Order: sequence, then structure tokens, then C-alpha cells
Amino acid sequence: MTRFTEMLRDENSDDWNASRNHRFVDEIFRGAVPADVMRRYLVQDYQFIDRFVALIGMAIATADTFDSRIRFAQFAAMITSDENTYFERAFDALGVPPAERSHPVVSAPTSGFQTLMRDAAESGHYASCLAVLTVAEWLYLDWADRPGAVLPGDFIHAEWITLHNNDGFRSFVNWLREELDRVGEAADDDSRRAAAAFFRRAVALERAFFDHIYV
Ligand SMILES: Cc1ncc(C[n+]2csc(CCO)c2C)c(N)n1
Repeated sequence: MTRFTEMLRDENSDDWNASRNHRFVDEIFRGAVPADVMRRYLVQDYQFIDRFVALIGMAIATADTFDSRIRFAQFAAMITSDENTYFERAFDALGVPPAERSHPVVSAPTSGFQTLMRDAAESGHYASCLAVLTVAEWLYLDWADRPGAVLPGDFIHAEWITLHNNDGFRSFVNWLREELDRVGEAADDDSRRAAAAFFRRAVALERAFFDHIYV
């Protein structure tokens, strides 16, 4: 049987492939994202983390097993420590002032993501929370995982890649997919449809987010 997550990705292959093969991905592996583009990207991306952690909180609350709650709790601990310091060091290197780190003007795709994460959390459905989390993680592993690729010298580029292709991240994404497969296969049609709609919105927004940093 085709995996639920495989089916969801296939249903969204246009937006998925446009993201994984995006100009940004090509440029980051070459260490060639223009500084103003990288700066816009990181300033907007940093505005995700708050809602993202809240969404993980709802996944912890609605998960059906203790093992799943532990996985998400450990992941939340990781992103509120290691990942946060990358942003701070990158903002220091790019000269981003405090106000732009904490209260930038939020772009339409960023605000779309914030709404999406809020909607998924407020649905109170584990499968829908999982669908949004899975896109945010799996799509990033998918573009960042290029075995044998030489890393760029600049840490802003290199660490944004290694944050998303290290072994811990890879095994978390694999678990997340298995979890969404498991929950999706057990769910009724309405829950599957709801999760699929969240998956679709998330992939479309990932593409729009990459597109909008090039102005
Ligand atoms: C637009 C956009 N989409 C997905 C991610 C990936 N992502 C978001 S939070 C998180 C967990 C910790 O890394 C990951 C992988 C991103 N950064 N920006």
C-alpha cells in the first residue's frame, strides 16, 4: 500500500518540487545567496518559531501515545536551544538590529504560515498538527540532504544546511512520516481530508516563502 505521506507529497508534487529545486537551494549550496536575500529570509523565518513551538505543544497534548509525546517534547527542547543560537549569530553577522529580530514587518507568506500553524493547533486534531509539522520538516530535509555535497565556507549558509540534514534531524523526520502514516491510515475519511488540506496549504506556503525573498 502506498504510504499516506507519499500520497500527500505526490498530490502536491508541483509545489513540492518547485521548493526542493528552488533557486535559494541552489544558491545556498554554492554559498551564493545574496546577503540581502539571506537577511530577508532569516528575519522572516525567525517569526515562525513561536507558533511552531505552540503547534508542537498541541501535538504533545493530542498525541495518542506517551512515546509520541516524548519525541515531540525532545524536539521542542532542541529547537528552543540549538536552533535559536544560529539565528542570533547570523543576525549578529548580518548586522540585524534588535527591533528587526523581534518585531519585523511580517510578510504575507510568513503571516500565512502563522495562521496555518494556529489553525492546525486550534483544530485540536493530532493528524492535522502532524500534517503541518511534517511538511515543515520533511521538505527541509528533502532539499538539504545531498549526500557528498561540499559545504559552503560561510557559516550562515553552511549551518542552515547542516541544521536540516544532520542524523538527528533525519531520524526525527523519518519518525514523523511514520507517525503521520500510522495516524492517517487509522483515521476516518473526514480526518484524512482535513489533514490532507493542511498538508496542501503548508506545501503551497513553503513555495511562496522561497519565492518571496527574491524581490
Ligand atoms: C519556511 C520554513 N519552512 C520550514 C522550515 C523548517 N523548520 C521550521 S521549524 C523547524 C524545526 C527546527 O529546525 C524546521 C526544520 C523553516 N525553517 N522555514
